[in-house]
Amino acid sequence: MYEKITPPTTGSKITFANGEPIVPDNPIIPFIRGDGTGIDLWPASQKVFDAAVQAAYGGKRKITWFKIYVGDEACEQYGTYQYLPEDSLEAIREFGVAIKGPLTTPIGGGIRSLNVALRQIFDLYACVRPCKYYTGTPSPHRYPEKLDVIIYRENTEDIYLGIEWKQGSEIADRLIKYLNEDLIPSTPEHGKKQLPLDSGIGIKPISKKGSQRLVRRAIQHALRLPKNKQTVTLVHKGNIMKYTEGAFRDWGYELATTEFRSDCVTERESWILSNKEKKADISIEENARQIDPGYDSMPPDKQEKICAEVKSVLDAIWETHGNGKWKEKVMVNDRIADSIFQQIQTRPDEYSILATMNLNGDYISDAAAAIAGGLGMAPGANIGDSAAIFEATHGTAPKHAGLDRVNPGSVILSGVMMLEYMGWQEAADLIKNGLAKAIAQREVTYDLARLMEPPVDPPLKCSEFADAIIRNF
Ligand SMILES: NC(=O)C1=CN([C@@H]2O[C@H](COP(=O)(O)OP(=O)(O)OC[C@H]3O[C@@H](n4cnc5c(N)ncnc54)[C@H](OP(=O)(O)O)[C@@H]3O)[C@@H](O)[C@H]2O)C=CC1
Ligand SMILES: O=C(O)CCC(=O)C(=O)O
Ligand SMILES: [Mg+2]
Repeated sequence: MYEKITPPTTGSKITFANGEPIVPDNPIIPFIRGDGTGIDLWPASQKVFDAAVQAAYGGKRKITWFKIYVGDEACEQYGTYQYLPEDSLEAIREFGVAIKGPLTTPIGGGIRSLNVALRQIFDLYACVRPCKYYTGTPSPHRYPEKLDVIIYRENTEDIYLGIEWKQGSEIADRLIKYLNEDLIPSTPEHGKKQLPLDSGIGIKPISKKGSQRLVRRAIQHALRLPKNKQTVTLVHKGNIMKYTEGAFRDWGYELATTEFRSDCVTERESWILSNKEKKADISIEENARQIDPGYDSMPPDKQEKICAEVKSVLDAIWETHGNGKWKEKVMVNDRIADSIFQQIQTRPDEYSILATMNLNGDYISDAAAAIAGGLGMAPGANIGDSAAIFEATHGTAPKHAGLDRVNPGSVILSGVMMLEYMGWQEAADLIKNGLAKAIAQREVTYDLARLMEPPVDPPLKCSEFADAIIRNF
């Protein structure tokens, strides 16, 4: 029962089975216009989606849009502080797939992120952010075309969950006292560490279930990619945060080598197998020495552990993965988070899917977007097992709001992801084609125009770029 909105009377619901959408030819799709530049981005984007669906299916398929309210618009409709009305949640619950513009989150005190709240409420645990270069897009990078990565960001956990206490609050003080006087002293590995008494405290939960369901989707995606892109890199800072980020890595490998055993090889396994391929009678110890260069200076118990690892890998998968068969499998490796920021710049073509936790994924998706043409070209999807919400990587860019100026490419490409998710590939392809051709003809908005050589002046408006895409279908 809705209070202030009424669902369209024509159109049908998208339903879900086994985590995948079942899409009728006339789905009803709720949309949130968004704050700030949402006012410019949404109308331009909707025009492109409708034109593409019409051009691809000639009326056989059609999206019926259902306007719902979140953020500033919701407060106008529902009253002060009614940022996330129950009506809007009910619409997403009922219709399953939605698309949104950006929503403002004040820094420090005040409301918590509506974007994060939507991901948590609908358990949209996989934030998928592809960063791919369109020819002609200006980039600060010399070889941006080498970057073609898809970030799989865990979307419901981590410090991003927002469970934290303000410095000086009663709970923060109690928690610090409990940690300093009880928990830390009874954990020998923490030695004499103590938390400063004037700290704010945030909690960083990383669960096995949360990590593995994210990595599962990442591996399933890798299996749909061309062979040369079948790599999943677990990105973590596990050297420092062993029981959270380190555990994410371990649980990722565990999933790859159990549930996806026949489809995956880990990087370390590939070294062990290829050592034996190069020298059929290589001893276990020699193989161990080659995979761990520090082997000879290790204590005996560590050496034994590595030898046991080599033996167990050969016993378990030599038959199925040896003699080069591992080269046909999804390669699962891991990289430390800070190093991946430089790796995507120095060796971008070595990476394909980057699976990581919430905060790392937030940072890395903006950084990768910069290489591929900036935030104006960076789409995203938040996927769960019974709902999905599509949204750009960027925020509300308030200084540009209402000027019909920003690049709608990000929201339009988020819609392309939505159409692909729905199985409407023909409409998605028309849009990608139109966008690529418009950019190649230097028909671009300010963000790309200012970086082009020579600069494009005047740039297209947001609405004009949408028209250029449609013209170029
Ligand atoms: N999912 C969401 O809804 C998100 C919401 N936010 C929220 O958005 C608000 C503003 O955040 P802010 O830090 O300014 O980050 P934004 O991502 O909103 O904007 C930062 C800069 O990115 C560029 N940019 C963003 N969108 C576009 C576009 N469509 N076309 C071209 N360039 C673009 C602009 O750069 P320039 O001016 O240099 O051209 C802009 O100033 C905050 O409240 C934040 O919490 C942030 C991220 C995601
Ligand atoms: O919700 C917000 O305000 C910021 C979220 C964000 O930056 C992101 O999800 O990439
Ligand atoms: Mg972000």
